[in-house]
Amino acid sequence: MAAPSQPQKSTYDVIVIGAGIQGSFTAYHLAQRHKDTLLLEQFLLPHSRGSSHGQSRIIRSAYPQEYYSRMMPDSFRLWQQLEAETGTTLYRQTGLVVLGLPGEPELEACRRSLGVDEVLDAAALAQRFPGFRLQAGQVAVLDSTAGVLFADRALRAVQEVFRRHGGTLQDGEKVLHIEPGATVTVTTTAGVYKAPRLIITAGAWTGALVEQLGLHLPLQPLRINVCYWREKQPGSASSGSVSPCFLTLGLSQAPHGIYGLPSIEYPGLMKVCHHHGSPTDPEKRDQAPSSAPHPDVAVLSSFISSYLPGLETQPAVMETCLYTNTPDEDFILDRHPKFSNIVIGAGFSGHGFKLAPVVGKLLCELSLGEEPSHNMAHFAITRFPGVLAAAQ
Ligand SMILES: Cc1cc2nc3c(=O)[nH]c(=O)nc-3n(C[C@H](O)[C@H](O)[C@H](O)COP(=O)(O)OP(=O)(O)OC[C@H]3O[C@@H](n4cnc5c(N)ncnc54)[C@H](O)[C@@H]3O)c2cc1C
Ligand SMILES: O=C(O)[C@@H]1CCCC=N1
Repeated sequence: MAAPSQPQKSTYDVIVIGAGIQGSFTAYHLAQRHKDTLLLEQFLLPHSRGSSHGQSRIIRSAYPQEYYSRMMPDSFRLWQQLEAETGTTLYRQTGLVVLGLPGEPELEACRRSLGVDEVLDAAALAQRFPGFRLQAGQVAVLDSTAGVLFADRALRAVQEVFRRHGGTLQDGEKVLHIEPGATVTVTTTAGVYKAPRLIITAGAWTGALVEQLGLHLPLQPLRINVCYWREKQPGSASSGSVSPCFLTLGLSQAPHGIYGLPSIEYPGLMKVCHHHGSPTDPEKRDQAPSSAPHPDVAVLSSFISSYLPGLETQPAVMETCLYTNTPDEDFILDRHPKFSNIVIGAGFSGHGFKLAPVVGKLLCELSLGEEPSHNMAHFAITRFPGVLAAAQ
C-alpha cells in the first residue's frame, strides 16, 4: 500500500524556473548559501528538448570580448570545484585553435584575451595538428587552456550537489503563471508556490514567460543542427587525445562561424557545427520536416572539404539543439525593470555553457541584492529599447 502523501511544501526563499545548466547552477549557488530553493523543470529529467543536453561543449579562455574572457578564470575554478564536490571528471583539456586572418579585429582581440598566445601559420598548424588545412595567409591562434566539458555529466553533477545542500528539484512540472508582488506566486501544472524572490532561466521559453510580466525581450530561438562527421581513416584526423577544438572568426566562407570538437562522444566522429540555425518556436521544434534542405549543412560540407580533408563530407549523425539569441549575442542577466525581485538569465546565444558557473553566481548575487562579482554593464535589459512598451 502506498504511504499517505505528505502535504506539499509551498513556500521557499527563492524559486528558479528552468533546470538547464544556467538554472541548475543558479540553484546550486543559492543552496550553498543556505537559501531554501525550489528548482522547477517542465520536462522529466534528463531531457533533450532545450539547450543543455548532449555530451560535449567547448570551454575556452579565448574570447573577442574581454568582459567574457575576464570571467573565465572564475569559471574554470568553479568547474574544478564541482569536479571535486562530485568526484567526477567534467573537463578534458584539448586546447583550441581560433582560425582566421591576421589583423582581423576579433582574432586580434582573442589573442589579447589570452595574454600569452601562440600563432601558427598554415604549415605550422598542419605539422602540429595534421587534420587541419589552412588557406594561404590564414593563421591559427592557440588557446592551450581550452577543452571539452562533458555536458550531460556536468548537468547531473550540479543538480546532485544542489540536492545534497537541501535544494528541491521538481521535474515534469511546467510553470503556467507568475503573479508578481512582494511575494511572487508561481502556478504550475501541479501546484502553487510562493517566494519573495524568483529567477527565470527558461532558455528558449523565456520570451513567452516574461511576456506575461509585461516584458518584451528580443530573444530569438534558433534550431541548430548538431553534426558529426566520420573520419575517412579512423583515428587519423581528430582523435580526442591529439586534436584540439577549433572555431573560425571572420572567415568569408563562414560569416557566422564554424566550430568543432575532436572525436570524443562518438568514436571516429568529429563534431563540426555551424554557429547559426533557423528561427523556431520551442513548442514547435519537432514539426520541421526531416526532409527540409539544410543550408547550414552545405556550408559545413564545403568548409570540411577545404579545412578538414580527413573527414567525409556528409554528416554521419545529426542531432538538434536550441540557441536563444539576443541581437548582440550578449547574455541578459538582470532584474525585471519593474519587479526587482524577479531576476532573468537568458539569451545565451550559443556560448553560455562554459560560463554557467559564473552566470549562476551572478544571478544568485542579483537576486540576493548583493554586489555582482563581475561587471554587468553588457548584460542589462535596458540596452534594448522599448522592452517595457507593453508593460502592465
Ligand atoms: C548545438 C549547441 C552547441 C553549443 N556549444 C556550446 C559550446 O561549445 N560552449 C558553450 O559555452 N556553449 C555552447 N552552447 C550554448 C549552451 O549550451 C547554452 O548557452 C546553455 O545550455 C543554455 O542553458 P539554459 O539553461 O539557458 O537553457 P536550457 O538548457 O534550455 O534550460 C532551460 C530549461 O527551462 C525549462 N523550462 C522552460 N520553460 C519552463 C516552464 N514554463 N516551466 C518549467 N521549466 C521550463 C526548459 O525545459 C529547460 O530545461 C551550445 C548550444 C547548442 C544548442
Ligand atoms: O562557445 C563556444 O565556445 C562555442 C564555439 C563557438 C561558437 C559557439 N559556441
